[in-house]
Amino acid sequence: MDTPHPIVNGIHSSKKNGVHHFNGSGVESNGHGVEISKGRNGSNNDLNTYYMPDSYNNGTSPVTQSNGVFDHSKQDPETVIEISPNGRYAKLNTVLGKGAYKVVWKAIDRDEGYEVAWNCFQTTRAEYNELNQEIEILRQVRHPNIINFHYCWYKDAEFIFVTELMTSGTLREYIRKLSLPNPKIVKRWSRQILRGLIHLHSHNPPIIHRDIKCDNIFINGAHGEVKIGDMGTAKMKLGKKYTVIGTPEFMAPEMYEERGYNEKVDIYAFGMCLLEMVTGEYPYSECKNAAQIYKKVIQGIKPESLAKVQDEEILDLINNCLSPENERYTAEQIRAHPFFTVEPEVLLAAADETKTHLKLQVVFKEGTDNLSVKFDFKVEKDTAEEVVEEMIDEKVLPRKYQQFITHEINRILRDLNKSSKDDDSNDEISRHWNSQPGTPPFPNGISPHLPPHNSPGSFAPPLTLDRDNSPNSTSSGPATSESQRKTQTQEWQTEELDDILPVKDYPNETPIEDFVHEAAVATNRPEKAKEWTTKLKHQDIMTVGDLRDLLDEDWAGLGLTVFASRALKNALYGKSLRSPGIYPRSMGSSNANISGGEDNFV
Ligand SMILES: Nc1ncnc2c1ncn2[C@@H]1O[C@H](COP(=O)(O)OP(=O)(O)OP(=O)(O)O)[C@@H](O)[C@H]1O
Repeated sequence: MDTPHPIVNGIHSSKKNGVHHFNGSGVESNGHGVEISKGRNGSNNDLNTYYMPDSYNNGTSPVTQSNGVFDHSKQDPETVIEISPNGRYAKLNTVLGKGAYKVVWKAIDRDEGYEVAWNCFQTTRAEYNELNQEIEILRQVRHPNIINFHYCWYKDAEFIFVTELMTSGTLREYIRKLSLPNPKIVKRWSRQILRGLIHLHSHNPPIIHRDIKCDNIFINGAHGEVKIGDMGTAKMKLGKKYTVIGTPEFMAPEMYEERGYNEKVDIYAFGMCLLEMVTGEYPYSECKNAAQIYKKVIQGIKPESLAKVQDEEILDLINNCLSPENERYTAEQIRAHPFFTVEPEVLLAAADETKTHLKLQVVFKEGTDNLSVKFDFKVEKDTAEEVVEEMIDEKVLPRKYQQFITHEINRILRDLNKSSKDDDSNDEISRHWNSQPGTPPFPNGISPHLPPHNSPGSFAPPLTLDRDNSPNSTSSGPATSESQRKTQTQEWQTEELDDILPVKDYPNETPIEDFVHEAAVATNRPEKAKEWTTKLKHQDIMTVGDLRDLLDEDWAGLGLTVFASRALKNALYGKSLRSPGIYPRSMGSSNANISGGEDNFV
């Protein structure tokens, strides 16, 4: 991995002591002042080499000093070595990390009792004073995806500020650890980064971070929280002329030019982060120095690692982020990109004793008002592919989730099968499962009663099955004969009445078109009313009474889809036939009669 190239144009006071200076023509030159290499480059992580100002040892500190150098290795890492001017924060003898510009120590918030980060940034008082306005803004930024800024002061050539502490390092370190994060993790991280950016950019005027990169995005591992850090470089968009500052690999072309730029530079940098997340490579690692990167960026030559991105959606997204400023999406538009859609959760809501008659539930978490669709699944007869296809045809499920939901159902089936096989005492269940057409062999799985976890496999293509039961064959799914299909439909019709919800009590003489219309509306399918009515009338069913006269087996011959039959039965029989147990929160509709929440199901 090539070394990242920090670039600083001396205009930005707070980073004057940086390693590299950039003169605007792509030529790199050494800066003056202290050089503390980034720990990530395998350099200065030796605690003994950091020289602390004498003033740190102000008599209250237990640190011993020898020739002006603190020998931290001899100190307990939990020793308090300095107290903040307000007395609230206690700096401990533990360096969390060193960057090109600052050293970050662990500290304790003595009021609240939690750990915080104590950041030391070498700068002059004049430069610190210039930062006042910016600091005031940072203080006001409060967002769960942005590292909190608590308190700051200036002392002995250092700007010191206390921030929220992040426990698990940077995104960059995580990417290396995971080798290649799976798409689900990339999405989860990216959503959080975008939320932070949306917040910054929504200020008036927008706050521009200007140094978004995976090193400046921090993680709390326990909860997978992701927060944007190093906010010291963010600056209000105040005019047309801005400081050139950032990291060349992540700097939009307009940042190199002296024409001014806006918050879209963060979007460009986010695109580079996304590229790093999905390829595991630092962008422009093919370049040897900042000048080479500069030339490529100015000529519009994108990083070579972009060619490794397979997923079309991600590629589209990254390309947009790297496009000219006026074509680049806003953070909010990116958040709305299909790549960031939150997949629904597919759950096993209930199963009968033999685990062959299941209630499955698809819970949408975004964009559909927490809609939940519950449906029955008969292991002996149904297949995930067919059931999902059917619900998509009926517009109960959106097509974009077809692969995902099918895959998740198959995963639940595999897990159930495994648990059945593990249960030696239950031969009956095993027999059911082993004779189930199209049931794949079972890898080790999770408990069938647990909701699906976020595994890399969640993005695998759906398991398709052929007649020979071999998984992943090229067939698009199990071939179901017409008679099988009818049988299945009939089963649904005769046995799924416990899900039924009433619309109202219909007198027998109610014209069938009126009744069907209400049922279709109640299931959010008003456009289907005519089609369903025509089918019923073809069978001489003109009133609700005629419909009530039908026997279960008659329903199968009406030519209605499973969904239509269920919708009509729900409207017709709901109240009297519903049994206690688990009920759907909705049946794929946002209509109050059907999906109005738990109250409707009691
Ligand atoms: N809030 C924090 N919580 C925990 N560790 C932190 C925190 N902030 C920084 N660190 C650690 O300190 C290191 C140095 O911080 P940082 O990279 O922000 O310094 P910097 O000098 O501003 O670097 P640059 O601007 O070049 O990214 C980080 O790599 C990280 O390991």
